Amino acid sequence: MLVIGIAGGTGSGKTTVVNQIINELANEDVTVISQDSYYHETDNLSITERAKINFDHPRAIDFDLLVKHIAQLKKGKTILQPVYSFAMHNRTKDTVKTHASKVLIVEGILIFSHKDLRDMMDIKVFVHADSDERLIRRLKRDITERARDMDEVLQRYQSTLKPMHDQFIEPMKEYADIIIPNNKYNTVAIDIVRTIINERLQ
Ligand SMILES: Nc1ncnc2c1ncn2[C@@H]1O[C@H](COP(=O)(O)OP(=O)(O)O)[C@@H](O)[C@H]1O
Ligand SMILES: Nc1ccn([C@@H]2O[C@H](COP(=O)(O)O)[C@@H](O)[C@H]2O)c(=O)n1
Repeated sequence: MLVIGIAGGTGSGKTTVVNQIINELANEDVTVISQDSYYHETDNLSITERAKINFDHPRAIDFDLLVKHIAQLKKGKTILQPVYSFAMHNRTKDTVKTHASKVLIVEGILIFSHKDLRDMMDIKVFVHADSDERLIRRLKRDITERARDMDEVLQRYQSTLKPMHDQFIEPMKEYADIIIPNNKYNTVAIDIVRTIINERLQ
């Protein structure tokens, strides 16, 4: 199994890049895991308390479960990937049966900050977009898709998101094999990553 990590700040375009990469791969050849599915369970907290969590700090992520699931997939086993609700700030009761395949793509803002996880990756890709561009995308996306309003996004951006990005995400570029500039759609970079994957699969 070829394990590809795709990191980058919120709104940099990680999910979009993943979709562009997998578009031309056969469905049965690729498995995708999102770090967002592995936010810790917060059943014991009220919705108001959950909304105060710093979701951009590594401690918000259940890395033990994420590492365990990737290890199981690497052994050819099937896992039950949690399903996360951004509206509830919590995992749902659902899971998605996720099978092993030739290529495993793991995407998320903090995946390069965890050494054991980093060491499981064969190729590390960092998607870069400038912070103003990312904030604009985040505002639009969170209001339309994640049940947020402008005040919530801007407040979170100033209080936790930006400082955590500068501390835990931007420095992780150091570990990247490839950095994709993604202020604009970058078809050339996607073609290069696809070529590398196809070469490794032969
Ligand atoms: N290169 C790009 N140019 C313009 N908009 C983009 C680009 N890449 C992604 N987007 C848009 O920005 C938003 C965030 O992208 P997404 O892929 O969800 O980012 P991430 O997964 O890194 O948070 C989405 O609405 C997406 O359509
Ligand atoms: N309940 C939550 C959990 C996470 N977030 C934000 O999601 C961002 C990471 O996801 P991307 O798809 O944008 O990479 C991260 O910046 C968290 O602030 C949230 O808003 N609510």
